[in-house]
Amino acid sequence: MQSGDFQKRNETNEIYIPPGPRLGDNVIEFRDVAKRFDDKLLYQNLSFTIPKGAIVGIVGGNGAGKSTLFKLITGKEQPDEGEVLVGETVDIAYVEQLRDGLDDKQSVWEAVSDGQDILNINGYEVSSRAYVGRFNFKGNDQQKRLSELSGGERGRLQLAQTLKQGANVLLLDEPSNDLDIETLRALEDALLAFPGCAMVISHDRWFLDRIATHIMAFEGDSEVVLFEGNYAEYEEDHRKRVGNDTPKRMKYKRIDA
Ligand SMILES: Nc1ncnc2c1ncn2[C@@H]1O[C@H](COP(=O)(O)OP(=O)(O)OP(=O)(O)O)[C@@H](O)[C@H]1O
Repeated sequence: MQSGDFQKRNETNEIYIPPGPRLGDNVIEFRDVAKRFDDKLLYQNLSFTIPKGAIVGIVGGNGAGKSTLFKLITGKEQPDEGEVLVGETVDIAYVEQLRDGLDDKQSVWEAVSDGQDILNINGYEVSSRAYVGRFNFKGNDQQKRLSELSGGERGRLQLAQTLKQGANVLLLDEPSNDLDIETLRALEDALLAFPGCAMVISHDRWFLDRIATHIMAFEGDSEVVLFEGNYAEYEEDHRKRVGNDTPKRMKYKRIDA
């Protein structure tokens, strides 16, 4: 599908992930990577290849090294051993866990648009108000000061700010944490329609069941598994491998369709 067609089709979605430049065959590859902090070994001999078009759900207990994986991919952290290879055509958007650093006096529209009426997203001109509207900030909501935003609204704002760069590989760190169910559904649909690749850290199995083509599981004892399938299929596979033991610390949050 041409990017222009994609853009037109995707304009009806509530959340809009602008398509990035075309992604080549080499996306992300880890070769025998080891990473440790002090005496804590996060992983060793970690090797995997992320295929083009994959939506990888990343699961595992707190402190297993999931956020560090994203930092290795973006070059914010270096591996102690091995290599992290990122393809030449890869253009990464990294949406970190919610953090401060927002200017609370700005309005939603200002924070996303920098005061510009038209945004240039990967060669397309997009009205900034329409773009912000895709993240469900409609009408007066765009004038809200950031100090007035709820956690879910901050999550949407952060997605809008990061996704406007028009990347082809998205790294999302727990996007579902503060999002309301409607926004989460819209994000799922936007990810399913996104022509690039995404890696999503999440504790939300329902979200992962809907979107993941692969699961990367930090299973403890520095073990990391890349499984082809969604979360339900991964869980079945895990059960076969290690018995009836549910993978640790997953949050079972029911989302009614
Ligand atoms: N710069 C650093 N210096 C020292 N230790 C660190 C550093 N960054 C992370 N760690 C430690 O490495 C471990 C893995 O951290 P990381 O943030 O990658 O985990 P995580 O799987 O994303 O967990 P969470 O879900 O809690 O965010 C943690 O124990 C953390 O304290």
